Amino acid sequence: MTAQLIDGVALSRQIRTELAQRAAALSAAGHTPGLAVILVGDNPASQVYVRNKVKACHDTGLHSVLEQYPASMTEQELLARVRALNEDASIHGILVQLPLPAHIDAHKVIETISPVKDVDGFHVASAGALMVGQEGFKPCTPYGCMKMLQAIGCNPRGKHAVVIGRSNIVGKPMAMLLLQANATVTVCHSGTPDLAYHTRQADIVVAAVGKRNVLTADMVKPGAVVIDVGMNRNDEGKLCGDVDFEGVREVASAITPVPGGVGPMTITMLLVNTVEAAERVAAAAAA
Ligand SMILES: Nc1nc2c(c(=O)[nH]1)N[C@@H](CN(C=O)c1ccc(C(=O)N[C@@H](CCC(=O)O)C(=O)O)cc1)CN2
Repeated sequence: MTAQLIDGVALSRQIRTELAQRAAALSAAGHTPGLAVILVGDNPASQVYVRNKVKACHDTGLHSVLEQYPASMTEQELLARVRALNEDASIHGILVQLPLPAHIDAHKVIETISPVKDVDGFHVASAGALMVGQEGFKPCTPYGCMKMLQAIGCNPRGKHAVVIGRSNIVGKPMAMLLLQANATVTVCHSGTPDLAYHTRQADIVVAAVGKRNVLTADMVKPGAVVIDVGMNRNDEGKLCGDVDFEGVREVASAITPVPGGVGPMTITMLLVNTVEAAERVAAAAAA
């Protein structure tokens, strides 16, 4: 069996086309969705990601501002910028690109973003809302993974899902979203003694570790759906995920590629959250 490819670029295109109509309707009503993107420092990968986010906004009819600061920016200066953007009515979503330079406390910065503008879904209020099933913004990467499952008709209800990785921005919220969708969820991590024991029982595997070949063909149940969140470089410097793609695609029923899988969906779900934030403001103004 060769797995179906879950194409994040094609799915993104489809979602962004629908989103452009919602953005146009908001603009016509005087509420053009606005995203502020803050980048501190000169991490080359982060520079690519923020540029892609701004371009995606432009292509979808969202207003965006990119604020770039040197790595020497102080925490106080960054907090002041976030507070100013919290008060800016033209901005519905605020995103601080991670990672931040080591002298800045990322938690403090994220907690300073107003929860109503937290389109990354990283604020504790967003995390708490997700935990108890209340309205809030879902973190973009796990949200994109759920959309990919939906796109191939994979309903997690009654399935066993294994999430590899327990980060606050992917692993934990991914587990929560799968749980909400009525999957039986196992979260594995660096302290899990026998990872393969768990993954071999899984109908859905989400790999979010940041390490190549964490999941190989012998660790996958035939017919499982495999979502690869990893973003690594192989020995030739080529982008690859956490999954041994060539091996696992022969066992799985569906698999996401890297590049072209979860990455583009992360940016798409950021746009979805930003439009959603603007719709909430427009609805409140109309009430
Ligand atoms: N504030 C945030 N910081 C970070 C996030 C985030 O969601 N919010 N996630 C990651 C980086 N990231 C988004 O910011 C991101 C990573 C990768 C991609 C992507 O489209 N990747 C492409 C390949 C790109 C390349 O060629 O290098 C792909 O997979 O096809 C999008 C977004 C950490 N920081």
